[in-house]
Amino acid sequence: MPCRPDSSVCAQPVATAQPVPVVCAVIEQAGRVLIAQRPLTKLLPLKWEFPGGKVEPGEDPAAAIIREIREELGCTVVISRALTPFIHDYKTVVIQMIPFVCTLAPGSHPPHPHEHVAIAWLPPVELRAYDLAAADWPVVAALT
Ligand SMILES: Nc1nc2c([nH]c(=O)n2[C@@H]2O[C@H](COP(=O)(O)OP(=O)(O)OP(=O)(O)O)[C@@H](O)[C@H]2O)c(=O)[nH]1
Repeated sequence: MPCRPDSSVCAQPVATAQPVPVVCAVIEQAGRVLIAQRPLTKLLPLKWEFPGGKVEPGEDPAAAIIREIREELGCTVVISRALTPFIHDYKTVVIQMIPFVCTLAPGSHPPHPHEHVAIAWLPPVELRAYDLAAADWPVVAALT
């Protein structure tokens, strides 16, 4: 029902955008974790992040992280555990971060950045020195 022009209160439901589900992988190896630097041409240019990406419609998040890591780094990961998902509001977009702690699968190719500018393997305490995407700090907090 449309609002009356003289009504100060509109009872119409306000359409709120659903958060965009985004999976990311904390890949662990020998006490270090992998982060990757985003390309200049995408959102959050040159920010460091845990590799991953958007979950496709109908896709299981666990399948999504394995697909994204294969696409972005050319390697295969095995999920060790899921961290608690959370919402981050960038104002221009609201995302649901769905983090997984992973290891490289036995026999996997080593990770190689196909889309990122660079990758780095760091002890978790050193993550704080990097210019990470804002949504990644709760993930760092869950690790350290
Ligand atoms: N992959 C990933 N995305 C993150 C992280 N932190 C964070 O804020 N994001 C945001 O989540 C969204 C994921 O987008 P993306 O560009 O990586 O996704 P995608 O690989 O599916 O890209 P595409 O849409 O270009 O195909 C972006 O808005 C990105 O800035 C993170 O740690 N990993």
